[in-house]
Amino acid sequence: MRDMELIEGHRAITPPEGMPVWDVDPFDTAILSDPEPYYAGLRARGPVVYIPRWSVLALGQYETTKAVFSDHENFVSSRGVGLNDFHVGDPWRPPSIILEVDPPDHTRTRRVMSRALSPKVVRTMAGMFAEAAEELVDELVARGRIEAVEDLAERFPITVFPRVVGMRDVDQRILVDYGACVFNSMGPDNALRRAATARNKEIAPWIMAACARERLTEDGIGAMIYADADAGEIGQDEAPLLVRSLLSAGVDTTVTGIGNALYCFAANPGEWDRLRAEPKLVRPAIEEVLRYTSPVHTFGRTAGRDCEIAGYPVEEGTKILCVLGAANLDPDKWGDADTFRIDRRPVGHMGFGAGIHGCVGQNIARGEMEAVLTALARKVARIEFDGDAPWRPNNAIHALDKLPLKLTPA
Ligand code: HEM
Ligand SMILES: O=C(O)c1ccc(-n2ccnc2)cc1
Repeated sequence: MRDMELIEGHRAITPPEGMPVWDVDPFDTAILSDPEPYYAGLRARGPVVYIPRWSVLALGQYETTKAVFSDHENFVSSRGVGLNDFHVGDPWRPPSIILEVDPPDHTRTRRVMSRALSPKVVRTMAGMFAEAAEELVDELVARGRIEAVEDLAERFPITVFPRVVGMRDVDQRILVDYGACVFNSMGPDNALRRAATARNKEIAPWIMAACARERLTEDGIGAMIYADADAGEIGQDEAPLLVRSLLSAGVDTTVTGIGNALYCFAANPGEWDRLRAEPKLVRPAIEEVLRYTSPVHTFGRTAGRDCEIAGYPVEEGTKILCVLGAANLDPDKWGDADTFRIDRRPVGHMGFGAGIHGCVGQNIARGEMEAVLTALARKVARIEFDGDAPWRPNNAIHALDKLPLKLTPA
């Protein structure tokens, strides 16, 4: 066995001959708060770049990122989607039985989750989403000046998602904070991850308890997962872990999607006017928000065997950062990539990933964002910044920390 120099819970590698090397820290808070120069630098250096700071490969060009994200045979999820290699070090929590597994295990849990989150099931939520959005937007328009992260982006998902899951009693703050743990834990052991993991020690027991069958109502998607366990689709012990995945994934992601949408429209008032004039553009507008801001900005893979990327040999155990944020702004793919245009229809964007692990919650995410944007487009003539809107550094999520807005009623 080669001598195992470890870095961040995975084996350090020697970069392949001729591969560009860039001494940058992708998880530096300044970069996480303003990632676009890093994205451009990554794309400019080539399809694959070696980053010595964490001894990882990083992909920023669209074609290579999509290719690796779609190739689950060479680039596996079961060794972790962060920097830790589960073959080398212990995961921080029992691994996800959907996100952090490969076929055949993945196939069963994915089938159960897909059924619970199917377009048919999500369509039954549309009325509740619309009603909740209408009520919240009316309240906020009346107020006129809001802090849109707390007042809207966080409030809407923590109002509707626990109902979707069928959670009886919910500590809403914990749901948002748990998501921050999950996503910060996908990065290196930096201050962000340490702060998140410290919180996690108190949060995890509450989250696991909240996933128990008796804590769920009969009419939510949590109960659907337990029903599939009764039917033998998954083990009875797997059902609470799948519900945990819902709680890990279902809040911070949509909080970020909604917040980023409001940011995009405040920064591009002409696009807001366009959406108000043509409400049917709401669905393409959502895809453009996801392309333009990449709420989930980086996800990892591990080379499951000796293979290659863009002609370079890649040794088994190599960690690879798939930088979705960079791929979604690649001018070779999108042309005027830095322009936010709601009629672009960015088919193939990497906002929801690609391949067998592509986002299984995308229908719910779209449904929530559509409800909020539709209610706002009817009731708000103008969305304007009303102070600084700083981004909140997070190892995997690109979200705003604050978003003070002035809403002018229609
Ligand atoms: C704007 C909102 C969202 C974004 C941008 C997003 C993005 C993503 C991405 C990029 C992946 C691929 C991860 C990988 O390949 O390793 C993914 C997977 C996943 N998403 Fe989302 N997501 C969002 C919302 C949601 C919601 C609301 C749920 C649940 C209700 C959810 C559940 C999942 C699950 C369970 C997976 C793992 C699927 C698998 O491994 O087969 N996501 N998502
Ligand atoms: O199983 C988990 O813990 C888990 C599953 C999925 C996500 N996710 C990421 C983006 N959309 C969802 C996060 C955590």
